[in-house]
Amino acid sequence: MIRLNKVSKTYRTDKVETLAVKDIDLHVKRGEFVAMMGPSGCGKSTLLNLIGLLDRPGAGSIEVDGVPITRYRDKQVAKLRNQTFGFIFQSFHLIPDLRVIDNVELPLLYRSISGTERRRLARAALEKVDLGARLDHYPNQLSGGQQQRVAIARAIVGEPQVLLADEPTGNLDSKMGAEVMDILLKLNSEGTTVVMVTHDELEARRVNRIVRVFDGQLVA
Ligand SMILES: Nc1ncnc2c1ncn2[C@@H]1O[C@H](COP(=O)(O)OP(=O)(O)OP(=O)(O)O)[C@@H](O)[C@H]1O
Repeated sequence: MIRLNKVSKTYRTDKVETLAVKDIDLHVKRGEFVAMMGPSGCGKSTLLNLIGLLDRPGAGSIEVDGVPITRYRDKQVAKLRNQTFGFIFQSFHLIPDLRVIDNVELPLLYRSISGTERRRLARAALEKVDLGARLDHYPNQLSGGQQQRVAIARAIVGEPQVLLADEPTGNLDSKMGAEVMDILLKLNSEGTTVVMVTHDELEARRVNRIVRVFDGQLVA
């Protein structure tokens, strides 16, 4: 599904050059649930951003369904990203001034879908994460776990093939974190491929593959 071939990524600032990801080969297969683990600063988020086409590699190539995206223009990459991936972040990234339902509709605004259909899809996504009764709330009227579930609804509303989650339970207590994990596992069992960064060994044990990153490289 997603293949990284000898991918490297260097960040350059005025004074420092950081080789964040070094020469990585990684194949994420359709239907897998991959947990990515490793110490702080080892390159996990960089790797997730590369997999999700949010960033381009400095060297190496990335293939989506066998098609190398190296020669794609930024606009083509953006379209492929929007169609293929849903993103979930540690700090939810909801828009505070928008109601729950409007937050979830956001990714659909870039597609040619009528307002009525957008609302129907957003409602269905919120029902999937058990928040069908909170459509008109604002994010700050919800618990952290509920806010992350809204973020999951927003990530799945466009029916992406792959969900990418960067420490999705990092800001939640263990009970809310387990609820979020339950939802991700359920979506995976229904066919969505999931790649998740986590620091939690217990969470990682619930998924079918653990990828360990150290100093920008994968370790066995
Ligand atoms: N935009 C950036 N500009 C410069 N350096 C960066 C940038 N983003 C990340 N880095 C550096 O690249 C390396 C890898 O960072 P990355 O965020 O991928 O690590 P991580 O494993 O996700 O860390 P954490 O678990 O703390 O989130 C680090 O040394 C970091 O300082």
